[in-house]
Amino acid sequence: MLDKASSIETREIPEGLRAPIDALARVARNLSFTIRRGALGQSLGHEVGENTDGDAQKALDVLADEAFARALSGTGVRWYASEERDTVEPMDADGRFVVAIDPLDGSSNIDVNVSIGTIFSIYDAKDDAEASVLRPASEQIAAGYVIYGPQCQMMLTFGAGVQQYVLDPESDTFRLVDAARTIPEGSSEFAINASNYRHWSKPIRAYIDDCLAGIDGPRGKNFNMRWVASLVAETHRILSRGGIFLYPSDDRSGYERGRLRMVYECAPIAFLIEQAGGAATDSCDPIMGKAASELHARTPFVFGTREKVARVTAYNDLPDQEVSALFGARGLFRA
Ligand SMILES: O=P(O)(O)OC[C@H]1O[C@](O)(COP(=O)(O)O)[C@@H](O)[C@@H]1O
Ligand SMILES: [Mg+2]
Ligand SMILES: [Mg+2]
Repeated sequence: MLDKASSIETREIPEGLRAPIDALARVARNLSFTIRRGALGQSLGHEVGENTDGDAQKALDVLADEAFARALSGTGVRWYASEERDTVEPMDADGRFVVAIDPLDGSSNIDVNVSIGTIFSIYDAKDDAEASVLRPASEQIAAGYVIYGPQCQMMLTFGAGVQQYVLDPESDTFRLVDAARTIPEGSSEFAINASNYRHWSKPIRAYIDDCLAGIDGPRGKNFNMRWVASLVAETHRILSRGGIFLYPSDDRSGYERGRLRMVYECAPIAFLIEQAGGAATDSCDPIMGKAASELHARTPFVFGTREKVARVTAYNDLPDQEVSALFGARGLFRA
C-alpha cells in the first residue's frame, strides 16, 4: 500500500510508528536529493564547528540534524536525542516515543562522493529525558538506517525481521523490496581500520593476523578486506553479502572504548543485525544486553555473521600465551 501523502510504503510498518518513520523517510529523501546535487547546490563538506564528542561538524551534519528535528516534531516524538546535540531535547509534550539519531554517518566521506548515511533508533519514551535512551539496547522498538549511495536505501526493523526499501526515483518514495532480509553466511570478508593495528589489544591483533595469514595460517583459507569508514556502508555490505566488522577499543587516548557511539550507532545497528540473523558484541558481550552509561558513550563494536563474531569472543577468551604464540599454536581456529 502506498499512502498518497506518505514518503514510504507503509504496509509492513506498525501503525503507531508510521508518523515518525514517514518523517524520517521524508527527510532522507530530501537529503538524498541534496547530496546528489553536491557542488551544484550548497557546500556540504566544510567544517562548521565541533560537537560534544570533539568531532568536527560538517555543514551536512548540522543541516541533517536540523531537518530531522523539524520533521519529527508533531509526529508523536516526546524526546529527540542526536549525536550532534549536547542533551536530549523535548519535542511533543504528549509524544509516546524517543528518537535517537546519528543524522549523518560517515562525515569524512561527504567530500569524496562515497556512501554516507543516517542511523536511528526508537524507544517508548519515559518521563525522564536521559533515562529514555540510557537503557538496554534490547528495549528498542524500532531501528534503521538510510544509505545515500549509488542507490538510496532504507533498512528498518520493528523486532520482527529486517525490511529493505529502495528510494524509487520515479515515484520519489521508499518502496519495499524485501520484507525479510537475512545476512548471507560464508563470506570471507572482514572490515577494520588496519592503520590502528599497533594500538589494538593482543586478541584483536591475533584475530586479524590469522585472517591475513590466509591459506598458510591457522584458518587455512584466504580472506578479503574492506574499510569504507562509513558504518552504514559497512553494515549494508554485511547485510548484503556477509562478513564481519570490527571497531575495537585501542590504546590511543580517547579510544579506550573504541570510536562508535552506543546510543546513536551501535544499539540500532546491533538490533538490525540480530534481526537479520547475525550477532553484535562489544567484542565479548552482546550489545543488545548493554546500556550506555552516558549520552555520548562509546563502545567497542564487532558485528556480522554469528560464527565470525563468536570467534572474536573466543580470541578474547584465549590465555595470553596462546594469543602471543605463533600461528601453529592456535590450531583450534582452523577454518
Ligand atoms: O575514521 P575511522 O577511525 O576509520 O572511523 C570511521 C568510523 O567513524 C564513523 O564515520 C563515525 O561516524 P560519524 O561520521 O557519524 O562521526 C563511522 O561511520 C565509521 O565506521
Ligand atoms: Mg556515525
Ligand atoms: Mg554522524
